[in-house]
Amino acid sequence: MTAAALLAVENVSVAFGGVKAVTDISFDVKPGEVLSIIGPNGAGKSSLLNVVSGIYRPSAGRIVIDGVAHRRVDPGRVARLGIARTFQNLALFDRMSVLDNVLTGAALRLRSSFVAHALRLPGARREEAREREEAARALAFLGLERWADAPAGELSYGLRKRVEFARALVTRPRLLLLDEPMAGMTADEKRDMAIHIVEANREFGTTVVLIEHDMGVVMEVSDRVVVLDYGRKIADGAPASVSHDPAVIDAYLGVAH
Ligand SMILES: Nc1ncnc2c1ncn2[C@@H]1O[C@H](COP(=O)(O)OP(=O)(O)OP(=O)(O)O)[C@@H](O)[C@H]1O
Repeated sequence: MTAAALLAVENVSVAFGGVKAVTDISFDVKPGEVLSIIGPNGAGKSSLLNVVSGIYRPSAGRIVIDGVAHRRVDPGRVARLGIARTFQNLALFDRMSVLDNVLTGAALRLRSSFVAHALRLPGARREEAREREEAARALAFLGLERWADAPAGELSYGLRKRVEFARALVTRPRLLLLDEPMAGMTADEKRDMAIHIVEANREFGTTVVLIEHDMGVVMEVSDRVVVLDYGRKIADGAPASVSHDPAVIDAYLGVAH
């Protein structure tokens, strides 16, 4: 990896029994970059993200975060490593309010001990007030203030995806992993989400790794694109060059050139 990389995926393979989901993949993500991972269904995109966030253990290779190599990223420590993620399938608490859902993200950064919180010691109370402020700020950043007290389950699909994004942002991650944040959205909702991703990147300098199927969005928001096909990397470069790459066109259209 280059010295400046925030994240390096080094020769990572992932296998499930006999099925190789990911084979010998390497790429770097530089601080401040928006990098998209694209590829046909089953290409291994989510598996790769699950290795970076510690959900899967790679069968080979390693993940280097800030120059520190991990054979397996400890899933309990990802927040402390400055990594936050959203999931392909919505992972919100439907009956909890939007604000409380976002607070569950803030709780990952708790400094006071669980006991201090349980006893509601002054330090813990101050911290709780600070968290609520930060959660409110994240809601405002994403234009969600007016739904703060609504149960998350009552919101439209597009808004719930945005709440999930707010919950990831409130941890102030240096690296944000977004797994199909726009899946199932209307064109308008997709455009809004794309704007929010770009704004988070610009305003907070958040490095973003994005899995997305919508090529229009990918081409618009990405600094760089990594293309997977059948678990292998077939291209890695600027959006314009990747979109003209014959191997990429073949993978998507299944035709020879
Ligand atoms: N937990 C698992 N157990 C067994 N096989 C898995 C598991 N997760 C993924 N796979 C397999 O690994 C391969 C890659 O799947 P993965 O979900 O990573 O692809 P993807 O590119 O994210 O696909 P999609 O775009 O459809 O989400 C597929 O063949 C899939 O069936």
